[in-house]
Amino acid sequence: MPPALHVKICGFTRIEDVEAAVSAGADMIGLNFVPGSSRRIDVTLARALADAARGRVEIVGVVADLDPPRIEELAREVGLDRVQLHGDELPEVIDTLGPRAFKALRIGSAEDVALAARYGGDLLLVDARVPGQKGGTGVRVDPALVVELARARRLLLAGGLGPDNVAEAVRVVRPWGVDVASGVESAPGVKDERKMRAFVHEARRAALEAAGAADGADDA
Ligand SMILES: O=C(O)c1ccccc1N[C@@H]1O[C@H](COP(=O)(O)O)[C@@H](O)[C@H]1O
Repeated sequence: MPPALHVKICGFTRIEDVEAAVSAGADMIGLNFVPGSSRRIDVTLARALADAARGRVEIVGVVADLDPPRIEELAREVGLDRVQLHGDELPEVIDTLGPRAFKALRIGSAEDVALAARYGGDLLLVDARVPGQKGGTGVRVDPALVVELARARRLLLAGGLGPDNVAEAVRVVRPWGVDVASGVESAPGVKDERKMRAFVHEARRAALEAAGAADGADDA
C-alpha cells in the first residue's frame, strides 16, 4: 500500500543529513542546482549524496531555467529519479522531458493557480511567490488558494513548512505530498535531524488522521 503522504526533504549538502532523512522516513530527497541558492551543490557532491541515497528514497534534482538537454545530462550524471523545475519554464519543457519532470509553480494569487492547467506531468509542486526569489524562502502558500488544486492533481505542497505547521497544512490542503527545505535546518543547507524526524512524524500523523476522519464521514 502506498504511504498516506509523500514527504520530500530538500537542499542537502552533507551525507550524514541524507542518512538522517532516510532514517527519519522521507520518501524523496532534493538536491539543489539553482544558482544563487545557499543550498546549491556541484555535480561531484550531488553524485556522492545520490549514491548514498539510491534505492532507498527517490532523488530529485531542483533546477531553474536550464535547457532540456542540460537537464537530461545532469539527470544522467547524478542519477536523478525526477527533476523539479523551479524557474520560469514553459509547459513544453515538461512535455519534452517526460514524466520524470514536474513543475514548481510559485503561487501568490488565483491567476498563478490557473497556470497549473497548462502544465502536464505526474506531479505539480506549489511554493510561495516571493518577488525576486525562486524558492527556499520559508514563506507559506495561502492554503485557500490551493485546496481545489489538491483535489484535481497530485500536489506536492511546499513553502514555509516545518514541524510546527505541517500538520495543519496537511489537514487543510490534503496534498499528495509535502516538501520542506529551510524549515528543518539549523543553518542553510545544514539539516537538523530532530526537526526532520518531527516533520515526517507530524505530516504523516495528520495525513492518517485526515484519512480516518474521511472514512468516518463516509460510514456515517
Ligand atoms: O531551497 C532553495 O534554496 C531553493 C532555491 C531555488 C529554488 C528552489 C529552492 N528550494 C525549494 O523551495 C521550496 C520551499 O522551500 P522552503 O521550505 O520554504 O524553504 C521547496 O520546494 C524547495 O524544494
